Amino acid sequence: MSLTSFAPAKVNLYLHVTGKRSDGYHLLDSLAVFPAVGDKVTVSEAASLSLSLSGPFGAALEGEADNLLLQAARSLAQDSGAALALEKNLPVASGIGGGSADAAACLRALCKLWGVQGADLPALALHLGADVPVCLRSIPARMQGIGEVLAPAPRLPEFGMVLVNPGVAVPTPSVFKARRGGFTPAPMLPAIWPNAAAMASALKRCTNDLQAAAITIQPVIGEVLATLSTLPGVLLARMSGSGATCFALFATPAEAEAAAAQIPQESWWRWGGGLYQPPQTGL
Ligand SMILES: C[C@@](CO)(OP(=O)(O)O)[C@H](O)COP(=O)(O)OP(=O)(O)OC[C@H]1O[C@@H](n2ccc(N)nc2=O)[C@H](O)[C@@H]1O
Ligand SMILES: Nc1ncnc2c1ncn2[C@@H]1O[C@H](COP(=O)(O)OP(=O)(O)O)[C@@H](O)[C@H]1O
Repeated sequence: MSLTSFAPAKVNLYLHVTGKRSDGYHLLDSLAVFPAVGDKVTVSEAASLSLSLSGPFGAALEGEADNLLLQAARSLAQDSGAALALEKNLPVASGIGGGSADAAACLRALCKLWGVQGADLPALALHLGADVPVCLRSIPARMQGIGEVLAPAPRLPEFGMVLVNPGVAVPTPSVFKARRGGFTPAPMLPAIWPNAAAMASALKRCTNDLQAAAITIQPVIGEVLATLSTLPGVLLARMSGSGATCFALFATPAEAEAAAAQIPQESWWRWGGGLYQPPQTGL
């Protein structure tokens, strides 16, 4: 038997650093959404654990000593076998949680393949990375703590999103280290945003507190943001997570798709569309 689970990218519509824990981890407040672009994780019955890589960014993970997929499989069942296959469509170390999404998709698929019941998936997920718990369900959510405190997002209107990555990897720890300034309080969010313009104007009052630090490490992020800001119909342009991927919001997925095609820089990875709708199957 083989099962495939989609691992959508995670985009932080805002990201406030609200404090710091005694172990050095930063406390965050963020609204995470999941666009309909991502990796694909396929798990098949096998006697031992193995991983194969494909897709445009598969080669970037060839040298990875312990891929998050293997870590996820071992955390679920130490000695069970499975052939894992990862189609890597998302740029690596890019602030859109590709590795976290892969780990979460792997947990979902292996639970079904192995018939695992009663596992504490949120705890296993958090152990794999601060972003993995929110990726388990891959639906819009507010993240607090370091990512383990999840609450429903406001009801979101229809909107579109463009993602652009300039092809530079930005390691998350370096960005947190380079960050200057104090802490930003968590914003008050409404229960519902009636339309994309209202959502964007509320999000403009929020920030990504890692953006300035990421730009000092990779100044090209500033160029990406400037390019996104000039696209016709753009409502908001901002960096996601610890970068370098940036996003722009539009009134509809079709507008975003058309805007993505207009990005002049051919060497940048780009995508435009709407949000991901998880399947009823739980995969
Ligand atoms: C910044 C965020 C926002 O969603 O996204 P990405 O940029 O990774 O997509 C996440 O919090 C990233 O979570 P995750 O990618 O799981 O981070 P980890 O690998 O667990 O952490 C890498 C390192 O970053 C620092 N770190 C990470 C998260 C956090 N809340 N505080 C931190 O100080 C720590 O030094 C940690 O050792
Ligand atoms: N399946 C995976 N996909 C991406 N990165 C992985 C994976 N497994 C391990 N990693 C490691 O995790 C690091 C962070 O990757 P990623 O999740 O893409 O970053 P981000 O959360 O910033 O988007 C990578 O630099 C890589 O070393």
